[in-house]
Order: sequence, then structure tokens, then C-alpha cells
Amino acid sequence: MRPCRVALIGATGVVGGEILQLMEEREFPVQTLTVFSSAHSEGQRLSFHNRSVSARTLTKDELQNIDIAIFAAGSEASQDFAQHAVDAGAVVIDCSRAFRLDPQVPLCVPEINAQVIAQHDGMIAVPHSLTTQVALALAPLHAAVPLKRVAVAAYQSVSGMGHAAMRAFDQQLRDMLNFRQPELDVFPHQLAFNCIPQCGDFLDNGYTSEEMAIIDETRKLLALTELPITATAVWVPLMHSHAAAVTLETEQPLSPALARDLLDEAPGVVVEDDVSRLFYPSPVRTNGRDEAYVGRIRSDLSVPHGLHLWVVADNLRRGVALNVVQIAEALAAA
Ligand SMILES: NC(=O)C1=CN([C@@H]2O[C@H](COP(=O)(O)OP(=O)(O)OC[C@H]3O[C@@H](n4cnc5c(N)ncnc54)[C@H](OP(=O)(O)O)[C@@H]3O)[C@@H](O)[C@H]2O)C=CC1
Ligand SMILES: N[C@@H](CC(=O)OP(=O)(O)O)C(=O)O
Repeated sequence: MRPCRVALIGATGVVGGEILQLMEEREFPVQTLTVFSSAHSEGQRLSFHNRSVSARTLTKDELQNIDIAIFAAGSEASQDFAQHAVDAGAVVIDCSRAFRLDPQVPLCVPEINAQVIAQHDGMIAVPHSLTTQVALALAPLHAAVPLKRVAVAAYQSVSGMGHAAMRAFDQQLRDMLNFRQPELDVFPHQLAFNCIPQCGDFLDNGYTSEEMAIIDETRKLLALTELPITATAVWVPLMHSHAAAVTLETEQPLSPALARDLLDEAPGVVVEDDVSRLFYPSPVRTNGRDEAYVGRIRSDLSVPHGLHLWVVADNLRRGVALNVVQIAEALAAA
């Protein structure tokens, strides 16, 4: 891999922090590293390979002489600045929803469709983290037996909403444990000791924006534009790791045993499925892990060719940062 001049936009956020940590762990060859935040965190010092780097406010002029510009700062910042980075010669890897469904922008989870990296025209997007983990489990099954329909029930942790939500959730827990009424500034309702069936904003069709992200991005990632797929997404009172109950139908029979074998062989997936030992994935055990964990693999008794899966993954690390760093590695190796 050739050393790269890297810009990380949103470095003081939870995804940005995870990307920095993974680049360090995987010894990504960084020639220069420039980190950006909003004006609010300007000057905040971050550590990379025991060196201290200071967060700067992003301006268009700052995006010169960069090989890889990683945007982890929300869709507004991506819309305002990503094209400038491309015009100045960088390849943008974008974590936001801004360009995920743009037909000109490849949407990539390297274990599923690494080939699209070479097709970029300056920009590559990574999916919503729940999309990543569900698609990692669906892809190897579909390759063996075509999918007919998918239904996803998503149990999303608070870190999926970023650092402000994590602080607000922490405060809600403290308030509740001290018999105080929690404040509702970030969340529409109490989330501590509760669930909120609203991830993102409501759309005219009754779904939320994150439910539609799971639907549309899964279709694009698996190159199955017509796949019948539906989703319900719920915030649950956990700090880290998303879980999903996935119900799928296939065109021909797919036994739980074959599904287990296919998933066992699949890159980025670990099968934990032995109910005789009460062995199945759970969020606390997937934190900090690089794979999507799959268990509770069983037939759906209500249809002829149906399966249930329970898929759990660290949303920050497996869901987004690992995708970003693997794409950067592929670019650096090209
Ligand atoms: N959290 C998750 O699980 C996932 C998140 N994503 C996407 O990743 C992106 C980051 O999310 P997340 O880390 O959770 O969010 P956070 O709120 O934790 O972090 C946002 C980061 O962006 C910075 N920022 C905001 N506006 C600007 C701007 N105009 N210019 C430069 N920096 C800016 C913030 O700086 P400051 O510190 O000053 O506020 C902060 O560093 C989002 O687009 C999100 O959709 C994608 C998949 C999963
Ligand atoms: N909540 C999403 C991150 C996000 O903010 O997605 P979007 O950019 O689609 O709103 C996740 O956990 O992955």
C-alpha cells in the first residue's frame, strides 16, 4: 500500500473516533493526517499513533492535497464539501446518507461487493450500519438460493445517533436512577428503560427515514433492485451494537443446516448458534468485534421456504468504520 494523505471530517464524533482507532490498529499507511470537526470542537486534540493532532474547522480550501477524504460528519457537511474534495483530487469515502442511493456513487461493504470500489468516480459511500450487518448475512444465502422476500426488525443502540445522543441517554439513565424525571432534549420520549419505535424522521409512506435506508440500501448493496423487503427500526436502551431479527423467504428450500454452513464460510460473519448451550449473539458480546454475529437460525414455520436469523454487530466498528478503512486500504493498494 502506498502512504496516503488523509483528511478525516467528523474526527471528534463517534464514527470518526472509531475510524481513527481502526486505522491505527490496522497500520493504515498515513503520510499526513488532517482532522476536522465543526467549529464547536475546534482545537480538540486527538491521538493517532501517540501523536497529538488538533481538530480544525472545515473550509473548502482545506481540502487541497488530500488523497483520501473520509466524511463522517453528517449529510449536510457531505453535501456542502464532498464534491470540493473530489474536485481537488481526493477520493471521498462518505459515511452519511447524502450519496448512498446516487446511481453514480458505489455503495460498498467490501466483503459483499469490493469490485465496486474500482468503479468510483471520486466518491464511494458506505451504508447505514444496520444495512451492513443484515446484508453481510443475506449475501451468502442469496448467492446459494435466491431471496424472495425479507423482513427486518431492527433493535438499534444509541451510539447509532452520535455523541450528543449518547450523552443525553447517559443523563437519562442517571436521572431515572436518582428518581428524577429525565429531560427530553435529544429524544422525543424517554429512552432509558424504554424503547422508541422511531429511528429517523417519519416519511409520507408511514416508514421512518432509517427504515427506508435499510430497505433501499440493502437492495442496492445486493444488486437486487426489486427485492421485496420491509423494515421496522426501534431505538433500544443500549449504548453499543445493533441487533436485527431477520425473516426471509427463498425461492427454493434452504435448510437451517445449509444456511449455518453458508454463513460459517462467509467473510465478515461469525455463526453463534447452539441453543442447547444457550449460545447465541448478544450486543454486549459483539462490542469491539469486526464481524456480524448470526444465531437463532431456524425455519419460519409460517411459509414453505422461510428462515429466521438473529444478527448482531458493533454498529460503529463493523457497521461503518471497518467498511471505511477496508475501502481506504483497497484505494491505497490500487
Ligand atoms: N453512529 C453510527 O452508528 C453511524 C453513523 N453513520 C454516519 O456517520 C456520520 C457521523 O455520525 P456520528 O459519528 O454518529 O455523529 P457524531 O454526532 O458523533 O459526530 C459528528 C461529527 O461531525 C462533526 N461535524 C458536524 N458538522 C460538521 C461540519 N460542518 N464540518 C466538519 N465537521 C462537522 C462533529 O464535530 P463536533 O465534535 O464539533 O460536533 C463530529 O466530529 C453521520 O453521517 C452518520 O449518518 C453511518 C453509519 C453508522
Ligand atoms: N443511525 C444510523 C446512522 C445514521 O445516522 O444513518 P443515516 O445517515 O441514514 O441517518 C446507524 O446506526 O447506522
